[in-house]
Amino acid sequence: MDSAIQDFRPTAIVVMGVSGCGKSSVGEACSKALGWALLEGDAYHSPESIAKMRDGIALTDADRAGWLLRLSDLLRQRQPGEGVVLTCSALRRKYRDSLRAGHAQLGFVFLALDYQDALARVRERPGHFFSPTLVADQFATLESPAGEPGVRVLDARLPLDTLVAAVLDWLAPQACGPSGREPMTPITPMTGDTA
Ligand SMILES: Nc1ncnc2c1ncn2[C@@H]1O[C@H](COP(=O)(O)OP(=O)(O)OP(=O)(O)O)[C@@H](O)[C@H]1O
Ligand SMILES: O=C(O)[C@H](O)[C@@H](O)[C@H](O)[C@H](O)CO
Repeated sequence: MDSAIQDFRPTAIVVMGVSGCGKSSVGEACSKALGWALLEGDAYHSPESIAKMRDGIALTDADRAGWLLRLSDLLRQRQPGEGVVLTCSALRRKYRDSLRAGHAQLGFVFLALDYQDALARVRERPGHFFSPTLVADQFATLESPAGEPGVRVLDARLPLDTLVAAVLDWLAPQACGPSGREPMTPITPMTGDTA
C-alpha cells in the first residue's frame, strides 16, 4: 500500500452510514472521548427535507446538495488541529467527496449494518422524524466507502464502547485532548475492527 495512504491520520471524522446504524450514538461518544466538537449533520437539513423524510419521501441528490455544502463549509471553518466529529449519512461517493472538499484531513468511520438490523433499530426508536419506510431507499442509495482512502469500516452491531475504542485506536497518533494539545492515551487494538 502507498505509505501516504497508510500514514493518513484524520484530524476530523465523519461518522457515516444508513439510518439507524448508530451515527448519533457513536459520534457523540467519540466526540466526548476525543474532546472534539460534535456536529450533528441532521441538524443542518432544510425544513423541507425533514418534512419529506417524515412523510416517507426519500431525499434526492438535489435535496442533499445544499445540505452537503453547508456541512462542507462547517468543516472548512475549523482551525488547523481543531478536531471535529460530524455525523452524516454520506451515502454516496460524491457526497463524501463534497465533504472532503471542505477538509484536507477528513476520515470516514462507516458503521456497516444490514437492512433487517437497520429497519429494526429505526422502528424501535421512539420520537425520531425518519420514516422506517425509507430504510430500503437508504440501502439502494448507499455506495460502500470500503476501499476509499481514509475510511474505517466497523461492524455497527458491536457494543458502543468497542466502536469508540476502535475509532480512538485509529486516530490515536493525531488525537488531541480538549485543549487541542495533550495526546490521547494509546488504546489497545481490539477485535472486530473490519478495516
Ligand atoms: N452499537 C450499537 N448497538 C446497539 N444499538 C445501537 C448501537 N448504536 C446505536 N444503537 C441504537 O440504534 C438506534 C439508532 O441509533 P442512532 O440514532 O445513533 O443511529 P443514527 O445512524 O444516528 O440514525 P439516524 O441517522 O436515523 O438518526 C438507537 O436506538 C440506538 O440506541
Ligand atoms: O441522506 C439521507 O438520506 C439522510 O441524511 C438520512 O440518512 C437521514 O438524515 C438520517 O439517517 C435520519 O436521521
